Amino acid sequence: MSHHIVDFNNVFYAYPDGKQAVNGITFRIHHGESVGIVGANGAGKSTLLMLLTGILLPARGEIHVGETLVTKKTLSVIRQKIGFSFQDPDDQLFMTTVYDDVAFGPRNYGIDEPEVEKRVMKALETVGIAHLKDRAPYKLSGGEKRAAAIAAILSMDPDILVMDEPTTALDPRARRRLISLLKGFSHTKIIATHDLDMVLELCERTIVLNDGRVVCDGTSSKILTNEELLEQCGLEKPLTLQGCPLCGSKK
Ligand SMILES: Nc1ncnc2c1ncn2[C@@H]1O[C@H](COP(=O)(O)OP(=O)(O)OP(=O)(O)O)[C@@H](O)[C@H]1O
Repeated sequence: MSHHIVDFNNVFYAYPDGKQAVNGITFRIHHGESVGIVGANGAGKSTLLMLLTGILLPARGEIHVGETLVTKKTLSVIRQKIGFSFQDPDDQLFMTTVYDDVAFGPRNYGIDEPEVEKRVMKALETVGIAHLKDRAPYKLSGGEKRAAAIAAILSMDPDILVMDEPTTALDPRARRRLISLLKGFSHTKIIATHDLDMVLELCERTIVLNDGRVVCDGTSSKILTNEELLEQCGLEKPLTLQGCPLCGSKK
């Protein structure tokens, strides 16, 4: 396995209407790292994740996942290496039962049914929703849908977990459960989010985007306490680092 598991080299992307969403992005993510991608609305986070997973292809520059260059021809290889969880789990769950959604990926890769069943049950147990296997995904709560979407990724046994806003629409308990779950995974994790408290807790490294460019890339605890930088990028310090309005204490 490559030591540099994800490599963006001077990547540019413009949408068909001409909007330049990614403007020369370069970074390397190493095996086992947990990286938060942050930035204000429209900074380019989702576009970057779609480029990484081959949903979009760069106009210029190169993206490697392990040794593999991301191109139209290598998409099936890339998708075996990367598990991508969309911002809205409804975009990912489309079968009639949770079981079938989690089985979809492995079945699609021609894995035999006994092995599919093993993988599905292991993935459902990992995220704590084995009891929901026969339920229709659209009848699940937001937190349960998020868990099912993550199980659907885990059943593919990916090297890298890529997540777009995983804590959106989760109540505090479901958010806490998800963070604990993700903390327990040894996968390389790349998470685009506005939840800077989660980044502080889960990701040792943060990449800050602004206007399709990397403005800062470094240790989360340093970046997320740099008020000047955060303000320049339309962000605020994580809530856990802001003073308590009742007692006035600061961490
Ligand atoms: N399909 C599209 N066509 C044209 N422009 C787009 C399209 N999708 C996104 N954009 C634009 O590209 C830029 C980057 O968008 P992107 O969704 O990557 O930002 P983001 O950082 O994920 O934002 P958010 O935090 O709001 O989800 C924005 O200016 C956005 O308006």
